[in-house]
Amino acid sequence: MMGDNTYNPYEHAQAQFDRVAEIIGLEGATRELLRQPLREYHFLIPVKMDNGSTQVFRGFRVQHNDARGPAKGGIRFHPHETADTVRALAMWMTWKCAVVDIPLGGGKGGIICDPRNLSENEQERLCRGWVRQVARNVGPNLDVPAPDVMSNAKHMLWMLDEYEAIHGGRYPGFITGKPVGMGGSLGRTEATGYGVVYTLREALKEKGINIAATTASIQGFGNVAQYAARLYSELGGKAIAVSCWDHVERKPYTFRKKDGINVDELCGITDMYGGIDKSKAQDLNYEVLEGGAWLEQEADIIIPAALENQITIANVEKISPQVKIMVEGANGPTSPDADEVIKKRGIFVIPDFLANAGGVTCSYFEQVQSNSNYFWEKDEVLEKLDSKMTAAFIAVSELSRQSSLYMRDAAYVISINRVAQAARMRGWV
Ligand SMILES: NC(=O)C1=CN([C@@H]2O[C@H](COP(=O)(O)OP(=O)(O)OC[C@H]3O[C@@H](n4cnc5c(N)ncnc54)[C@H](OP(=O)(O)O)[C@@H]3O)[C@@H](O)[C@H]2O)C=CC1
Ligand SMILES: O=C(O)CCC(=O)C(=O)O
Repeated sequence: MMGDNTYNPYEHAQAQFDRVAEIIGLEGATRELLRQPLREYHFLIPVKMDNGSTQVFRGFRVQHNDARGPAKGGIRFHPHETADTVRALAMWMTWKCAVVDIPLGGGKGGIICDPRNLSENEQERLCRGWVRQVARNVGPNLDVPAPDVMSNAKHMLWMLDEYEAIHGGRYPGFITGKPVGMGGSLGRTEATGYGVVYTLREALKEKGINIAATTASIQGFGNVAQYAARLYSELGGKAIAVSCWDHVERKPYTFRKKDGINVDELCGITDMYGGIDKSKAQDLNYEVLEGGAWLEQEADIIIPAALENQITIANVEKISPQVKIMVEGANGPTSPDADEVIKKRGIFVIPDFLANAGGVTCSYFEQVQSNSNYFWEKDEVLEKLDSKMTAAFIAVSELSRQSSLYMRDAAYVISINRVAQAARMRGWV
């Protein structure tokens, strides 16, 4: 997707896997099984448009691995979605569910579309069309979708309704990220961004750094970035910059306030997809900077929370010498060659599938609540989320220290071993 034209996220995900498969000496068949998806569905979705015409969209669902439980992962709506993006995201979901030790596998879906250009009715027909194409291949015990980039709770409920119409019954465990009151869990909206900050808080604790003495620069201002910025600020940190994509000018902008952004104020001038109004931001005394300025800020922490392949060999050197920690809120934001540079510079990395696992962890809680038809208070959800994320961070960090492994590799070692073990116990390999 974003970044240079030669970037292939699936090759990125496989290169990361291959590196660690080599380190742990993963045997032949297991390695072959885990480095690619078990199943893929590619299909067309014809949608009646409001003007009476029919538009044909392309949709995907990829189930990378379900040895540890039903496949789990979001559905992304994006004009640049590709089969290889979905394959990579599905693979990262497998490692994500394994690192936080929830009984789920990895899957991901997508539709090549730009919901900004679709009416509400067209979006509903598109969501229902996606479900009609895969209704027999997904389900509470097979593969459980959720929201991702540009998809939301309303989309999930339309999808659930279509699934239930096809199967004739109520199956609230089919999908997560539903609206609260309609089977959704309190805390799911906040979960990914909060999870990012729970892991950051633990990293700072280990390093003896007071969060209130730190500054952070964040890429993106969508679901993940907004809640990461919010909790980080509540804990006393100073977020000095966020960024978003300008869809008219087709380029990113950074919004900076050196004495600290105000999340509520910025949310008030942001559209539902995370796009910030530039002139209103200027009226609120934000500096509006060109391009990828978020990456060049003199901050202690950087949090890429937009899309994959955002930190590449072309811009990695622009990271300020002040940066000590990078927490990857997005999936796959750092290209493998840029990652090598970051590793050499000694920046402490909390890798994507660990840092952003809060979303799927809360989705798992939602499934549990939906299946038992008993819903927890928000404090209870967040407390359980914090404890899962903290435990996963500590396990990865301990392994990293004990075995002198880069944090990303340590997280992979834990996840691959867990999934490989499940495949062996099932007698698959
Ligand atoms: N939502 C979730 O629960 C989870 C999401 N993730 C991952 O986190 C990342 C963000 O997801 P989410 O917050 O849900 O998505 P959203 O669609 O809510 O937000 C994405 C944000 O990124 C911005 N953006 C896109 N491209 C660029 C760019 N080149 N430079 C700067 N900003 C950019 C968008 O701006 P604009 O709106 O103007 O386009 C928007 O602010 C993705 O990688 C996703 O897969 C991971 C785990 C769970
Ligand atoms: O909540 C979920 O099930 C999945 C979220 C997701 O797509 C992700 O973590 O990338």
